[in-house]
Amino acid sequence: MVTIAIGTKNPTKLEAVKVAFEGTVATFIPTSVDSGVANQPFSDEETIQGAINRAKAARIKTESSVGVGLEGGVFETSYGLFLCNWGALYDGVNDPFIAGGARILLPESVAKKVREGLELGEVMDLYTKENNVRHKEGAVGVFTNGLINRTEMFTHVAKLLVGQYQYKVRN
Ligand SMILES: O=P(O)(O)OP(=O)(O)OP(=O)(O)OC[C@H]1O[C@@H](n2cnc3c(O)ncnc32)[C@H](O)[C@@H]1O
Ligand SMILES: [Mg+2]
Repeated sequence: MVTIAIGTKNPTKLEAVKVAFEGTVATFIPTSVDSGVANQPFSDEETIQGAINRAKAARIKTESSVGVGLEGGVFETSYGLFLCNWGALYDGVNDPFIAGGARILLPESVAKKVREGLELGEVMDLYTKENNVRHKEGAVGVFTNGLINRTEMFTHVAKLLVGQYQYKVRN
């Protein structure tokens, strides 16, 4: 039986990975792991590292065939602070497969609080006066008027990972 470990308990990430592996007979094992980077990564590089660390840690911890890690972060530009999203898939044989997702500019009022040290997820709860936006539509969902929610965004990343993995295995 193929087992696929997912290094999170965040429902948006779990759903994304399950959709991406559609057609594969597998057992999915959600597991909380340390990302090995800051709770709020501040660059693409750091966010990628977090995704890879999660994929590797989840795979080892659950003795699974494959580990998947998805990580949200932000990065600074001359236009302002962007959110970014990265994913990694590790099969213990090949180098980790890596894929990036949506990136949008954050409103300056939100960016300011993140720069001051709050996690984007915390700022989003303050901003929307809701609880746990990170487990629902996410910042990306709020600021795209619901057109692209966090699950859909991570589904795209997960499909990019699974597709690269399948291509490698078949070629
Ligand atoms: O339980 P885990 O898997 O850690 O899920 P998380 O929601 O904390 O997500 P990440 O650690 O991958 O994301 C790092 C931070 O960025 C926030 N973040 C990134 N993208 C977001 C989005 O679209 N909506 C809400 N928060 C987001 C997130 O809440 C964290 O504060
Ligand atoms: Mg987190």
